[in-house]
Amino acid sequence: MTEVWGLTGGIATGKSTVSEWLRQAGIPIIDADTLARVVVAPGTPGLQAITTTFGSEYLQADGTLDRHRLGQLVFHHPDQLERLDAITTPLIQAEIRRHLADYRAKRVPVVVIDAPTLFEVGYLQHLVDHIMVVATSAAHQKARLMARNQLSAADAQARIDRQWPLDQKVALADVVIDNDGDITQTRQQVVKWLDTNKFGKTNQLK
Ligand SMILES: CC(C)(COP(=O)(O)OP(=O)(O)OC[C@H]1O[C@@H](n2cnc3c(N)ncnc32)[C@H](O)[C@@H]1O)[C@@H](O)C(=O)NCCC(=O)NCCS
Ligand SMILES: Nc1ncnc2c1ncn2[C@@H]1O[C@H](COP(=O)(O)OP(=O)(O)OP(=O)(O)O)[C@@H](O)[C@H]1O
Repeated sequence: MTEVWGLTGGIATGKSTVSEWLRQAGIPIIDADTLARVVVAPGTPGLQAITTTFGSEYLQADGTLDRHRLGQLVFHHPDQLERLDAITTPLIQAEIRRHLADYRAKRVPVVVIDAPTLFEVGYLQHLVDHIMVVATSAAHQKARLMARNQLSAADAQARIDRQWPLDQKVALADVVIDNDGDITQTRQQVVKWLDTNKFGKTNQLK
């Protein structure tokens, strides 16, 4: 039987940082942000639907999605984000289910689904057995998001506001990784979790 963990948190709270360690320890990761890009690649029904709904001005000259421009629209306009989610959520869900079925067929013992909107989309809570939330203080979340994505304070806050408050996610978690301190402290918590559950080879972590 495959044990399925959901890995979530808020935007820029450190999910990718944690999932990279889990990957190094040998756990297969299904990454929803990556799949969200796959389903809108050139030539896909996903990109066709986005162009029909939002207009061809959201395409770049090379035919790929202008993610920056679409992000500026949807993260500042909840109604537009709903329209985008209506297109992408079912496509991402189908991909996640397909990958999960593959891992189950191969009898992989543990799989992690890394999904920023695990709680918001609803269906994912029913696909996973346990949930790990990576959390930070609001101040660190905003500062890290601004630095990583080169965003203004207003743009960063708009993105944060499109997700559930982090404390609600923490309240529903089976395991919380506190990523408010330095990266070494976070890594120690992840190693402890891997060792306690006998999930992976912690000597392979960088
Ligand atoms: C709006 C888009 C084009 C902006 O692209 P961009 O490259 O700037 O951001 P990226 O995709 O790397 O997402 C960055 C972060 O934004 C947050 N985020 C993305 N989509 C959403 C959403 N629908 N609702 C809330 N937060 C979101 C997540 O924390 C994510 O990690 C893109 O985020 C998108 O297509 N979103 C819809 C697909 C989706 O729901 N993705 C989340 C996977 S569950
Ligand atoms: N403990 C830490 N101390 C300082 N910086 C950190 C720490 N953890 C993560 N970061 C940095 O914060 C930023 C956000 O981390 P990361 O990309 O892992 O978040 P995420 O939750 O995957 O984000 P998203 O929701 O956008 O996918 C990155 O630039 C990362 O290098």
